Amino acid sequence: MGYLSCKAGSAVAIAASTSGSGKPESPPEDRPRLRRFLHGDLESATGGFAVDNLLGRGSHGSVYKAVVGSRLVAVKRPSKSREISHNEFEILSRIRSPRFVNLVGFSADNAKEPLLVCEFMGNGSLYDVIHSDSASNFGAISSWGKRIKIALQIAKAVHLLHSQEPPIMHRDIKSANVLMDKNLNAKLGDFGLAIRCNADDQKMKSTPPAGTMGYLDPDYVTADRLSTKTDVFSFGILLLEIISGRKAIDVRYSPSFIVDWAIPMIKRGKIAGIYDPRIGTPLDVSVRNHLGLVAAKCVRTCTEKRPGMEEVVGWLTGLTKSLRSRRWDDLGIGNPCMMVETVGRPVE
Ligand SMILES: Nc1ncnc2c1ncn2[C@@H]1O[C@H](COP(=O)(O)OP(=O)(O)OP(=O)(O)O)[C@@H](O)[C@H]1O
Repeated sequence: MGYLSCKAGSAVAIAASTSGSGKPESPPEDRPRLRRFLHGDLESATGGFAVDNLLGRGSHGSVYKAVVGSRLVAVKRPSKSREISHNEFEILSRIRSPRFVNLVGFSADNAKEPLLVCEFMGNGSLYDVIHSDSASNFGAISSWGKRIKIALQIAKAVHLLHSQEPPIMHRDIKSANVLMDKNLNAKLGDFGLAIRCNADDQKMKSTPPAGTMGYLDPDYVTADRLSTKTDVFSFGILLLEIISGRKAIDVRYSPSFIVDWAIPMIKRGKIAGIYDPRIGTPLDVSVRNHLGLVAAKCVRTCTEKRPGMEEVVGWLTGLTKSLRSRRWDDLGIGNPCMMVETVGRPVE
């Protein structure tokens, strides 16, 4: 992952910077006002990085719970001394959204390792919610309305990244990188692999492919194949996971890869087979027939045929409305393919 030493003072400058054109990259009200912390204050707030306050470990380091002022936050401490996720800082210091695990601040004391301070997400990752045996958070995904709401929240987060100029590719969309807040709203986190660039940028050409097995677009084999459609594929895998309740790769199933398992069922007109048996097939016929198709479109082999995230947001919004009104007319899907491409017909 791209980590960089964070020099004292650089953060404030980055937070106030503009794009090459001199235009602000996001409206002033969306720009984070980052707080600069003293390392010692964060160390105290985490009880000296106490195990009791450990929220989890990732490949970059450890994450601790802390209270600063009266606010609960998560403090990210890199495992390699004095290195910080440059990408995460670069992206989150310029843009904030209710759909992201936003940056609250940072510490960059010269003598200590830099720390990132993020919003605290009280209900763990979506991966845990879907796959943990404990019933504690299952309520978050106990109905199709809740599952579509979560899928829509993530789709909006990805769409927001893709609609920046230049676009931001997250490159690591997966259920473990979606965190749930205290109200069980889903927020996209871990921007450690994210890249902000256009297709012909040198930055893209010099960044080797990366991501997580099971979610990684098979078309993204060389640096120049990266596009927003790379994220669309990973989102499609995540959507299949939300729909089915099974993992992206799971040897208890045959086939073990979720795409090879779900897509043939959809093509054979057996779409009901992909829905999570823990809550049963959606009763609403439009949801039953189309939710799986949205995922199938996202994981198409042909990159160009995959939808953009704006379309995906539109379709999931339509399905939410359909659930509310229980009428197909309210879907408003607006894509003729969706109307023609019914269950049992090829999705490629
Ligand atoms: N803002 C947060 N609030 C609450 N818990 C968090 C927060 N950020 C991370 N965590 C917890 O810490 C764990 C590690 O997070 P981190 O982002 O470092 O790594 P990861 O995404 O799990 O792994 P990797 O970086 O290797 O992809 C997460 O799985 C989650 O349980």
